[in-house]
Amino acid sequence: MGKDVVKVALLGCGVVGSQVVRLLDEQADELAARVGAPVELAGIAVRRPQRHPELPADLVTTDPAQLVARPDVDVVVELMGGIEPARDLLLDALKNGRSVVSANKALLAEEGEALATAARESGADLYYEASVAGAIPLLRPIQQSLAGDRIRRVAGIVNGTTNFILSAMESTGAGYADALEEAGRLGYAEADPTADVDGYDAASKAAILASLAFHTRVTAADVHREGIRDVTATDIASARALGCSVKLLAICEQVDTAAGPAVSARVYPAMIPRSHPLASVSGAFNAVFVEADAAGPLMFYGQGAGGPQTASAVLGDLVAAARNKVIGGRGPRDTAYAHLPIQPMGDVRTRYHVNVDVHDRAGVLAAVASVFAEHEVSIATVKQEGGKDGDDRGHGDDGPTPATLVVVTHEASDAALRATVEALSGLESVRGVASVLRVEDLGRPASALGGAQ
Ligand SMILES: NC(=O)c1ccc[n+]([C@@H]2O[C@H](COP(=O)([O-])OP(=O)(O)OC[C@H]3O[C@@H](n4cnc5c(N)ncnc54)[C@H](O)[C@@H]3O)[C@@H](O)[C@H]2O)c1
Ligand SMILES: N[C@@H](CCO)C(=O)O
Ligand code: NA
Repeated sequence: MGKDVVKVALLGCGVVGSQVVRLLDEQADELAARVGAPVELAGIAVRRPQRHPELPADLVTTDPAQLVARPDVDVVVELMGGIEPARDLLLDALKNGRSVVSANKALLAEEGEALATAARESGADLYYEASVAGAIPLLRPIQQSLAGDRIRRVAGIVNGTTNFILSAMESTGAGYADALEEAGRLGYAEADPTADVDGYDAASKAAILASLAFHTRVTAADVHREGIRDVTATDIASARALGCSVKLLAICEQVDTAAGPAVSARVYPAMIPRSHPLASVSGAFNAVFVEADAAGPLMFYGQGAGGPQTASAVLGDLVAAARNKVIGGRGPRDTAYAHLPIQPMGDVRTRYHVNVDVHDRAGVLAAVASVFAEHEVSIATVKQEGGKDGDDRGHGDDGPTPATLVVVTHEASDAALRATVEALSGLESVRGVASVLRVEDLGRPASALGGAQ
C-alpha cells in the first residue's frame, strides 16, 4: 500500500513479452502518471539469455521461481504460456500477495479456480484480459460493465490463427499448410499450433468467457471442441454456393433445459451467412457478440492476436494492478456462484450441411431421405451434384455413376444428426458421408434458446 515505485517481474519474453518490455520503456513517463508511481521491471525470466542481447543484462535471469520470490516484486506478468511451471509460479506469487497479470488462456481455463482462490485468500489481483481475443477489451466489459445485467450468449471468432487460415483459403485459395506457416511467422500461432488448428485455444477462451458471463466454473474439458483440420476447399466452395462463409466459432449460451438452467459451450467450424457481420471478420481479427437481457446485442471487434496488440491488453491490466498497489483497493473478485451444469452436446440443436457420396441409381434419394426422416432430422433442401447427367470423371458405363447429394437440414439435435450419419454410412447405395458442417444461425434471440426437444 502506498508504493512509490511498482516493481514488475516478467516471466517469458517472446512475441508478447518483448512488446511489453518495449511499451514499458517507451511509455514510462505516461504510465507513471497514470499509475501514480513509476512502473519498473525487477527482472525478466527467459530460457536462453543469449537470444535476448537487446535486454538489459542485469534484469535477465533463467530462474523464474527465484524472481517471483523476490520481496521487492509487486506484480508478476506471466507471458511464458503452458501449464507448468506457470501454474506453480503464479500460485506462489498470489499466495505471497503478488498481483498477477497473465495472457495464458490454457492455464486460466484449466486452473482458473485454484488461481482465483489463491488471489481471493491473499487479497492479490488476478487479471487476464489478454488471454481472450488479444487486444479487444472483452473480459473487463463482461466482468464489470455488464455486472448488473444478465448475459445469455457470448459467441464469435476468438482464434486469430484459424481465422487467418480460413480467410486465406476463402479469399485467395491459399493452401491450408501455407496459410498456417504464415500465421506462425506473423506471431499469431501458439508455440504448438495444433492448439490453434484443433480448437484447443478457442475452447480455453470459450471456457473463460462462459465462466465470466454465467458466473459459473467452466473448464476447457467442458467445452465441446472441433478444429479446422478437416475443412476442405470443397467445404469452402459449398459454403460459397449457399451464400455462406466457414468460420471457427466459439459459442457459449445459458440455456433452459427441462432440468433447469445449464451452460452450453462449444467450438467448431460452421457455415454462417455472408450477410452476418461475423462473415466479414478476416485475417487475425476476432469478433465477439455478447447478448444480455437489458443491453441487447453488443459486438466487440479488433485484433485478436499479435505481439503489440496483445501487449496493449497486458499493459492495461498491469496499470490496473499497479494502481491498486499504489492507491489501495482490489480488482473484481471471482463470482462463480451459479454452479450451472453443462448441457450435453447431443442436445445442442443446429442446422447441418451434409455431403453424401452415393451411387446414382433409382431410389437412392428416397433411401437417403428416409434415413434422415427415421432420425427426425428434417431436410430443408437437397441437391444432386455429378451423376449420369453431370458427371465428367471419365469412368466406364458398367456400374452406377458416382454422385453427391448435398443436404441442408432444418434444426436438429447433434445426437440425431450423428445417428443419421452413422445409418447413412451403412446404406448399400451410399459410398460415404464426405463432410458434415454445421450451419449456424446466430440471429436467433438468445431468450428463445432451449434444451433438447
Ligand atoms: N502471440 C499472441 O498473439 C498471443 C495472444 C494472446 C495470448 N497469447 C498468450 O501469451 C503467452 C505468450 O505467448 P507468445 O506468443 O509471446 O509466446 P512465445 O513462445 O513467443 O513466448 C514465450 C516465451 O516464454 C519463454 N519461456 C517459456 N517457458 C519458460 C520458462 N520456464 N522460463 C523462462 N522463459 C520461458 C519462451 O522461451 C519464449 O521466449 C501464451 O500464453 C499465449 O497463449 C499470445
Ligand atoms: N494463437 C492465438 C493467439 C491469441 O490468443 C490466436 O491465434 O488467436
Ligand atoms: Na482481450
